[in-house]
Amino acid sequence: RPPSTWLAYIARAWRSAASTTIPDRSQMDAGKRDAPAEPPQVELQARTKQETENNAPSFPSPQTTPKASPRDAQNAPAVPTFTLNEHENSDDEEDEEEDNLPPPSFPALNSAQRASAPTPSFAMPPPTKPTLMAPPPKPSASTSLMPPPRVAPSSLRALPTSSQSMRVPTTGPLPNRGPLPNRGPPVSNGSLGLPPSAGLAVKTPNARGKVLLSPGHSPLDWANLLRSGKNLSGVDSLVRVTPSMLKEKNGRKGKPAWSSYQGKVYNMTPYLPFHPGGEGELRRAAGKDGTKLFMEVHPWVNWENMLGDCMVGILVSEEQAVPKIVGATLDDMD
Ligand code: HEM
Repeated sequence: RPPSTWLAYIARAWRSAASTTIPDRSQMDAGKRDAPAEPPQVELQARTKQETENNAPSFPSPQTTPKASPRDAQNAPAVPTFTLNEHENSDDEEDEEEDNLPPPSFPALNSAQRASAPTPSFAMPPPTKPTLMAPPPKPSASTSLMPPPRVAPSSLRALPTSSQSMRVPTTGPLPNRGPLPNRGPPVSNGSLGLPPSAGLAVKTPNARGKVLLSPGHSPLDWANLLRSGKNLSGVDSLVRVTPSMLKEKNGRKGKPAWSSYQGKVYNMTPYLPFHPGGEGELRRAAGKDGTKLFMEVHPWVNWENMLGDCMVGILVSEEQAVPKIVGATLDDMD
């Protein structure tokens, strides 16, 4: 119904509801089927009649409110009835029936489109069921849900800290140094027959492979000793050193440790406890030419600056040997 008719419809419904008893749905449905339209009982009339018989005062007042008077139901004109199921008898019932109908075919079954078109795909018989492969076997719960293996805390290795990971590894030879030739365990002073009073401390490589220098033997301490002006060579003046002389000064049995580097002979004895590579390494060159060993390990080290005051003389052949070079200077030797 159009909305404009709703108001009149509602007013009519209220009027009817006030004067009629609204049967419930089951009664209405039963009435629809079994009996034709029958005027409903007027409850208001029945109540008023009862009140009259009981001589009870009517409410509202009979003077102000029109009171329905009992009538003979047979002779009474047909009263239009109103039921809430009114629509179900007409439009709504049809709508409900329409709703229950199957959806219309599209295109319509008798349409030209359906007639001219080839057999639509939806009209094709359903495809045969393809042969389905068997699903892959499910992994058993014991393998798929197995928790990650636990690692014993004892076998866990500590992650390297950032400072460690940035540091150049020191446990092995440096990349440009190559393998150290014939390196054995550090040699102690005792093995050389030197007394502890010789001032040569035993050096043991620490965890990082660095030699622990005894206190007071740092590179700075050595630099201070060089500046002190002390006689570190053990000779009064530079000497011509023959190979036999060099071989004799091998640092054993209280003898000084001399080494030659590129023709110059140095007294290594005072430098032994200051050598960063350890005393034992330095002793390997004692009594001979150490140039090869030196250049294999640290060719960047400037030994002339480090051992300047430890210079004994120059290496000469046996024929050129002179007991002592009197008044010679380094310039003369060069
Ligand atoms: C003139 C004699 C020598 C001097 C003045 C000298 C000086 C030095 C210096 C300054 C270092 C520290 C280098 C650095 O940390 O970069 C060093 C380390 C070392 N030197 Fe010597 N050295 C001499 C002879 C020798 C000889 C003859 C050997 C071996 C036979 C040797 C073996 C070593 C070793 C193994 C190290 C340790 C390298 C390292 O820490 O990785 N040095 N030496």
